[in-house]
Amino acid sequence: MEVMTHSSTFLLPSNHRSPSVTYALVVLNQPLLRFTPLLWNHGSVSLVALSFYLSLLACVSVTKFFFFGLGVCFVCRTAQVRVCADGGANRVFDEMPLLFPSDDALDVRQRYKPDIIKGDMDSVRTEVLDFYTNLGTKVADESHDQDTTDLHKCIAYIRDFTPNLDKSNLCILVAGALGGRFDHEAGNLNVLYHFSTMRLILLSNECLIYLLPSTYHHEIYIQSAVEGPHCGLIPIGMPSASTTTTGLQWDLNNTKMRFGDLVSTSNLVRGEKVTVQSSSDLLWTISIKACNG
Ligand SMILES: Nc1ncnc2c1ncn2[C@@H]1O[C@H](COP(=O)(O)OP(=O)(O)OP(=O)(O)O)[C@@H](O)[C@H]1O
Ligand SMILES: Cc1ncc(C[n+]2csc(CCO)c2C)c(N)n1
Repeated sequence: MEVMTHSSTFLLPSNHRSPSVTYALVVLNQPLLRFTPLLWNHGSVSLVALSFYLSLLACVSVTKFFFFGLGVCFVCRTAQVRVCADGGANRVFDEMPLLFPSDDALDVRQRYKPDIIKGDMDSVRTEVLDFYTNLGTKVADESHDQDTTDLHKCIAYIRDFTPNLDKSNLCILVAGALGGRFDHEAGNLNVLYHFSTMRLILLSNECLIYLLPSTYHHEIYIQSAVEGPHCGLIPIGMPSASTTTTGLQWDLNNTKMRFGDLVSTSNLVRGEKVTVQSSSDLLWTISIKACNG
């Protein structure tokens, strides 16, 4: 069976991130995560650093370096997308300046401009829509669809309408998916299952969650500077007849899990690598350390 590897390098400073992964960010209508700027800027800083490094190697002039740097930034910006789900745009507008108290609020808002605001538009304020549309943000009003959530609409948009985005190794980070209303949380988890062939990661300030499809063996490389040790493996949707793990304090060995019987919560990662294989899809969750941001 094929191996799928996982690593939360998006929580690390830019120079430690994996260059092979393309990230997209969806901001939901929840208090902004303390590390939202880190997620938002994913890729651009490291590529600028790369351009600097390459420029040094090539001994090019300062002017050439400047244009090369711009070129790399441009490539990187088109390779990424930041989407606000409806009222998520209010959060970026209202709360991003609070994360930069010494900066001018207008300046911060211009720096952190969503590419698109999408949803049924019953939460985003008109002044916020006007502000961002004037800066060039696209708006997609899908108020006719009252059967799928705004998060669902945003993921479908990233999948179907971002031709410039490299989808070969795309990972979609969903900020603010947990810790709020339970119906919303359940809807957000359901999106993981609906788009189960895509890599989606639900994030709160305290933890992250993603799906481990049963069709792969999973290798999870723990970034212990920023995540763990608390973790869980949860069989939502259907029981798992057999799960086997390595690298956990309470490993499973061909173990059955189901709600009403055993589910693996309050487990601990022991080292740098966890492996999981299971007969059913499982949710993997791990705590995020308080030092990020
Ligand atoms: N309290 C919450 N907990 C978790 N996710 C949330 C919460 N509130 C909003 N979200 C997420 O943010 C998205 C956009 O939120 P928004 O409030 O704009 O949606 P909505 O469709 O107007 O919600 P509703 O009408 O059910 O209150 C939702 O689709 C959901 O994924
Ligand atoms: C069985 C069923 N339950 C709830 C809704 C309501 N609903 C689900 S997603 C959504 C959009 C939220 O932005 C709304 C209103 C429905 N349509 N069908």
